[in-house]
Amino acid sequence: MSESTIKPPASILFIFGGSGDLNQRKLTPALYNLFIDNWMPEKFAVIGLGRTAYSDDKFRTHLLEGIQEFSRRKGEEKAWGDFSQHVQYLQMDAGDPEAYHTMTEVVKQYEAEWGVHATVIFYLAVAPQLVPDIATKLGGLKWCKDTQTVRIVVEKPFGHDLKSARELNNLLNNIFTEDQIYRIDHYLGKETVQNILALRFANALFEPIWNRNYIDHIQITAAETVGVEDRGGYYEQSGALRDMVQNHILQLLCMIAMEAPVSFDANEIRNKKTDVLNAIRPISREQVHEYAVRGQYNSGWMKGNKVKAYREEKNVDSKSPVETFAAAKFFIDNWRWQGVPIYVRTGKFMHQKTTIISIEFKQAPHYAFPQEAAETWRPNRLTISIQPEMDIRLRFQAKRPGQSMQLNPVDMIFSYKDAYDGHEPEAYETLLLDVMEGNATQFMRADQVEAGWKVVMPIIEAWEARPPVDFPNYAPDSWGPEDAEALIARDGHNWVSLPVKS
Ligand SMILES: NC(=O)C1=CN([C@@H]2O[C@H](COP(=O)(O)OP(=O)(O)OC[C@H]3O[C@@H](n4cnc5c(N)ncnc54)[C@H](OP(=O)(O)O)[C@@H]3O)[C@@H](O)[C@H]2O)C=CC1
Ligand SMILES: O=C1O[C@H](COP(=O)(O)O)[C@@H](O)[C@H](O)[C@H]1O
Repeated sequence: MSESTIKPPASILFIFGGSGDLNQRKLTPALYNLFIDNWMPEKFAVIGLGRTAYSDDKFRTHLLEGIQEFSRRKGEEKAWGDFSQHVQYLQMDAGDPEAYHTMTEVVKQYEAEWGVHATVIFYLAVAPQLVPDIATKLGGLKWCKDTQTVRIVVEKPFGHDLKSARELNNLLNNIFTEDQIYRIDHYLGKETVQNILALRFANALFEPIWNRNYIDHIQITAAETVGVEDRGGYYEQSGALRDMVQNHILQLLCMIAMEAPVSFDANEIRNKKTDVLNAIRPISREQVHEYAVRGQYNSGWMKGNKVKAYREEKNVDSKSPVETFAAAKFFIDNWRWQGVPIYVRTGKFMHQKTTIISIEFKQAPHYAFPQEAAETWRPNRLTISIQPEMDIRLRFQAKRPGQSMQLNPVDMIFSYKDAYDGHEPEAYETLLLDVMEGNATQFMRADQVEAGWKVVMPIIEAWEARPPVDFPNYAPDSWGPEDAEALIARDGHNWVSLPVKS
């Protein structure tokens, strides 16, 4: 086991949806890896909740199967044996008010055994429609008012639109204080995403040029090579804009565009991010076709495998208007970013799995080199690869070795793989540790969520008012519909994907 320094206080984690996919795939593997890395509290208990009839042993076996399949470290006998001693299962229907009193008893028992007052975390890994009822019932427990030690974690999707997000925020804020509520956006837990703050604000180099005077445009791509898999039922209510843009992509945009924080206080960081969202220029419904493009995948071939069209997927309507691809152009109306276009795109069944942010700089003001030297001239570009490659590369012009002045673009690369040992924690590890430590910096505040919805609502409303006539409009293993190329080509640019072609 590697050594951590300061561990979180004694914690009891109740996982609603303990028998579900998210817990098996992400949450338990994250807690297990934190345990191996010695980050878990000295005293902790994980209690999975669900209606399924599991004994503690059967539940642990179910979780171990998840570890073997999904965890970055597999279940070694000793480590898993030690960890699983802390895990138990409580069969309960979340709709049954009596069941909540059992949780009170469980907390009392652990606190008596440990001799300390524990932090209690309720992780709501359940379908969104269960969240209001569970939160309300938790609110009925007197001890949940302890704002210092009781926390609630809410998974995405956070609302279906601005109105429902507001309603959910109001409901939660009537029961818990904002400090007790942890709204998860797992992108914020990714190492490479957190490193954006380090890159920008721990270095003096970038800040002077990080503005409209030097930056020509910005691109954010979050492309996936999977389709909707077995999540058709969820995705039919969502689509790419709600699933990826409203949350993950806008959060990446905030990290790139925010002003320098004065401190790493959670509210300071979140204030700065919310300022960005509030400054994004509203797109009028009439203009949506100029600023946004939607797509839906057809049947075809994906890396040699035959795949179905979205409309043929399980639980998907055969005439579904839901987009599996979305691209948009945004502007931020403030002094730093006025006039700098920000292009974003995301899609399922794309040619390449890649999440990258590319910042393209303006041309040098005067070009003194001979004409023939300029043939392969490219603007400076900083590319931040979030995943699966994890690197940051800066493109600049270099003189090609030889007797003539020939320039060509080269990349200066910082690679996580080369610089570190390649054992980065998963996003959920970082975020669960933050919750236990009471650090909400990388979680979404109510106003951030609502500001994100405000940005995408005009696009959603325009698209819902005018069902697509050309769906399906892109082939699997492509980069989405042609209109997405046109969106950026109209401004004289191309989408960037990795490996970056210099
Ligand atoms: N799976 C993933 O990778 C991701 C999931 N999410 C979000 O996490 C949430 C959960 O998703 P996921 O795990 O995939 O969903 P699942 O359908 O796999 O799990 C749902 C869970 O809810 C429990 N549940 C349902 N009704 C009740 C009830 N009345 N009382 C008690 N428990 C109940 C089920 O337990 P039982 O049937 O035993 O009662 C089950 O454990 C969703 O909001 C999803 O959007 C977010 C990101 C990724
Ligand atoms: O939240 C979601 O994210 C995943 C993509 O996450 P990543 O960490 O693999 O980039 C996406 O597949 C899913 O549709 C969405 O709900």
